[in-house]
Amino acid sequence: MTINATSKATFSQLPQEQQLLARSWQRSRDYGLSLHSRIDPFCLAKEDLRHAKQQHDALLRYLNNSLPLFEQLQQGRRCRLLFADAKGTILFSTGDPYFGNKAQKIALASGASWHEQSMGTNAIGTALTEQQEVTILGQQHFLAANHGISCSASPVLSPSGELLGVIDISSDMGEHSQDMLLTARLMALAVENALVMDQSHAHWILNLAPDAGSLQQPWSGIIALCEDGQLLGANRSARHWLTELDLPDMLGRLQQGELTQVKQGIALLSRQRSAHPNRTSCAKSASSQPLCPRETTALKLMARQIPLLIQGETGTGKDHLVRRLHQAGNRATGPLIAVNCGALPSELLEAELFGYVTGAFTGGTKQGRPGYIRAADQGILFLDEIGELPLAAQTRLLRVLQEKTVTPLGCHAPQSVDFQLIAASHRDLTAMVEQGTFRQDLYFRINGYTLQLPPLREYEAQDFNKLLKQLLAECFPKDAPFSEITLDDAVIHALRTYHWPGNIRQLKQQLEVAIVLADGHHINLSHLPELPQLTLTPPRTRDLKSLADQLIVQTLDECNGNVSAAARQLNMSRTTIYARLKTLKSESV
Ligand SMILES: Nc1ncnc2c1ncn2[C@@H]1O[C@H](COP(=O)(O)OP(=O)(O)OP(=O)(O)O)[C@@H](O)[C@H]1O
Repeated sequence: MTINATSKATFSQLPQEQQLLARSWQRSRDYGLSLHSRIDPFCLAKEDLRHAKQQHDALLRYLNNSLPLFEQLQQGRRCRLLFADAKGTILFSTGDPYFGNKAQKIALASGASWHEQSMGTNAIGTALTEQQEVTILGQQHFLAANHGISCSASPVLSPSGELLGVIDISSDMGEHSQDMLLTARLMALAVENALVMDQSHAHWILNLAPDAGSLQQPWSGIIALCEDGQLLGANRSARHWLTELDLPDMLGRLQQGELTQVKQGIALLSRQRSAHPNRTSCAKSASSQPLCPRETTALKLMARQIPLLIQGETGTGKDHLVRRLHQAGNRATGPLIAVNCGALPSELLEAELFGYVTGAFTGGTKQGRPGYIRAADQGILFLDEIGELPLAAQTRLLRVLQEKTVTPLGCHAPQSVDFQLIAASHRDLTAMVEQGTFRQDLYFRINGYTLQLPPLREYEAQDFNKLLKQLLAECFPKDAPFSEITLDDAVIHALRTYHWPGNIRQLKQQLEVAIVLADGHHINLSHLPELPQLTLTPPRTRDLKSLADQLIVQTLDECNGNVSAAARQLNMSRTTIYARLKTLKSESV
């Protein structure tokens, strides 16, 4: 032990690990311990131990789930894996049963305390006090009785950032290696990530990463949000970014179904509604719906890697369908990378899609990017609004689909990729082919099979009623029994006869409003304040368009040109707004 070095150098000049040890040894002395104090760990009574374990029920479950990591990385080593709570009490202990002498076996069992107060300097107690990762080797322990072991501990933080305890790997002194701290850290990250995703009221789980390739790695960021955008929890990587993120703006983008870069260096690359069984009724009912014939057909085609093209007006459920196909299909364990081609700025589009290597272009990140296409490897690439792709990008995409390889910008080596392609558009792509704005060969490539989603106004009565029932179940507060809600016949008739320009999205929003106004009971026409206008004979398409355009321009003006804010206010996708602005611009020329 080299703590005496304090006499030769001033305390602040010591390397950080030595400073940490010096502080811990000083605390041990202050607790009245000496080198030859007996190991006499305080042990919790059985009932108290049961209670302490209950308090960490979810954490211990997730730790158990990550045991294969420990087994694979530390296979054959004489060591034990421990979890101790914030008081230093061991709540979980597994590993080599023969490791350690008798006293240590008792001390490393569940219920024993490794707080510095009773055990002096040790990885568990010192990591808890210092709130950082610690490795304590043999004689660095304060008590001589612990000199035969070495330990590494990594703190585990709750989704709100408070210290829950530490994961520790203890071994015989000579057996200890640096990768034990790494294993403890990886397990702590796995448990923390699972705890963030387990937030019971989470409606959105966001993955954040500096690039597509780092998505869903244990060290990428995870954030859990309520339906209204309130932050419920974040893992430690995401916590670094929280100050830089504009959560309300991000939520708006999520609700519009966009997938886009949020900030330079922070990409929001994946989003999903929570799939936790206790979460909002919305998530529960959406995933538990049986497959409809259209979905069964699509899954059959996907099993043969046939590319799908989904056509449908805004709000008809293109994005919703893709998410269901991902969940139910044979690539459910792979990523779903959804790219809104209309929302990517044209100057960045190719770099974002195909990736780039270091120095490929001015403004690119130092380390380059793999791009969305490679991020979709082994999963699904969903190219929404594919009609918005410029011709140059169409040519590159065609090559990717033909050769099943992607060549990042600035690189000559093609890299193979394997993904299921699903493209979608609200535009008439055949007309675009005729006009020469969409490549015919690409159209044939992406259109192995077309799924045409009908507008809501064309739904058969039976299908409309089924959807209505489903949406009501999804919108209804999860703690209120669905059977209580009823609808006037006049309401059903009015809903059925309206022409719904915003399709399912608009219907869903109207129902949400009505449920609130009706206090979750009987909905009549007065709970749908928009209905008197809704039930009017639909205006001619041209008039409707100009009315909508006026509204878009006016709202954009009110939002100082902020398209995301206007889209939220109008409950429209940003793509639709951009598309209308483009048309308006060309009409005014
Ligand atoms: N079959 C369905 N069942 C329940 N909800 C649905 C269904 N289809 C769509 N929705 C809901 O309607 C809203 C709009 O759906 P979605 O975003 O998938 O439409 P879209 O066609 O992709 O729209 P856009 O073209 O504007 O992006 C979402 O809130 C979605 O959850």
